[in-house]
Amino acid sequence: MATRIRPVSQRSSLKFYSVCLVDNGFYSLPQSSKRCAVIGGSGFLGRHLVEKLVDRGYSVSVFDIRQSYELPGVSFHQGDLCDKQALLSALEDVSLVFHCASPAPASDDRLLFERVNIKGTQTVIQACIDAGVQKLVLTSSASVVFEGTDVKNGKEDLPYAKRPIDYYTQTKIEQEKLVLKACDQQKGFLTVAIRPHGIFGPRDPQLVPTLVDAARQGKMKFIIGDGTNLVDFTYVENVVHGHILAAECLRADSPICGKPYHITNDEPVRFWDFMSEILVGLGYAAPRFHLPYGLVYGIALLLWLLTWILRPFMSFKPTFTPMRVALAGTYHYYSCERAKEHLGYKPVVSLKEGIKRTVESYPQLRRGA
Ligand SMILES: NC(=O)C1=CN([C@@H]2O[C@H](COP(=O)(O)OP(=O)(O)OC[C@H]3O[C@@H](n4cnc5c(N)ncnc54)[C@H](O)[C@@H]3O)[C@@H](O)[C@H]2O)C=CC1
Ligand SMILES: CC(C)CCC[C@@H](C)[C@H]1CC[C@H]2C3=C(CC[C@]12C)[C@@]1(C)CCC(=O)C[C@@H]1CC3
Repeated sequence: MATRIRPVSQRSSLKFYSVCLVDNGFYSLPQSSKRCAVIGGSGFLGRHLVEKLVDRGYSVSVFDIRQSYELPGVSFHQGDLCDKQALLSALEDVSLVFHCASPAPASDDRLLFERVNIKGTQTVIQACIDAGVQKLVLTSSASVVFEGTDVKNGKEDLPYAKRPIDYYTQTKIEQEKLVLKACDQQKGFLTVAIRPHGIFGPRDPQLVPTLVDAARQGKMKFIIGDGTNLVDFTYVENVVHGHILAAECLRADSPICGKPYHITNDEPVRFWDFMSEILVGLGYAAPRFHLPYGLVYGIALLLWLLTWILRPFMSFKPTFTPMRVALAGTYHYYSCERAKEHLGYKPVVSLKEGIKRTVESYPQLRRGA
């Protein structure tokens, strides 16, 4: 392990310096600050984060509405993050909190998103302050600036979406605003938001399972649009790396306080090339025939309206929602230059390697399995 004084930002007029103990590309903290909590730690990203934190010598409290695994060095606290008393017992002696809980985007349940992502996040902030937590790292989303039209190399200074594409995105915007506004260097409560995009990797319950389900139903024959749109897909370990760097760089004198950071693989890829690689890797055919974007989006919108009207009578979940069609047919890739400059971030797993590990991790989803 080496001690290094590194400029956090050399390009800004003021130079910010932080003293970091650098070990394998990570920053190390004194043992006393190595107690943390992960809210949403039973989820896909949360569990990968917990595993890396344990590897890095942290003792971790997981707070989640469900417990999905057991791990030495990890204590589990089952509860709803809207319940402050339940949170307080998990935050005892904790100085650092990661908040990566959210209802799944596919649930499309406005009231649930508002309750958990907005009111629940207010409760998390208040519980952190009451428990004397010093640092809060939020998992936000790069989608907070996405309105369904092309975003190319989007930077963090893009305005929040005025017309977010769904309730999930709408409440992620409010959530991020709340957490960043709560940052108070004078009072010693420091916050930062990580905005990942298109997280994939082993145990993801969303991307690969949805894709394979669609392929098994014969719905993955078509490419929406001309198929040239570039997007970000980010391997889960890179997202974890970004979170830990942010937590360990977050100090009262650092420029990262109260700011959002894009964390990506820094390798934008054609949406349909990425989908095809996963499908072919699992033994399915790649989509080949093109359909006009406007037509598919229109049909998806009509279907969504229909399911909304019929909701009291029947439940039907279309594969091609307006949100998925927008994501499949537009450019949405983001710059992670600010994270490189301020956090010393660089992806630790390439897209190619990430796809390989992901495909290998789903033997049960292979064609014919
Ligand atoms: N998966 C993706 O591509 C992206 C995810 N994100 C964000 O990353 C975070 C983690 O997402 P994933 O791991 O993919 O989702 P996930 O659904 O696997 O994990 C979310 C966890 O939050 C927990 N949770 C939900 N409501 C709760 C409540 N009321 N109280 C306590 N725990 C609750 C769930 O039980 C689950 O374990 C979320 O904040 C999401 O918005 C951001 C960008 C992309
Ligand atoms: C049926 C196919 C057209 C699409 C199948 C794959 C999709 C399920 C995924 C492709 C892009 C993904 C994505 C997200 C969820 C899964 C996809 C729609 C997010 C919405 C997850 C939450 C976020 O914050 C943004 C993500 C953007 C990309």
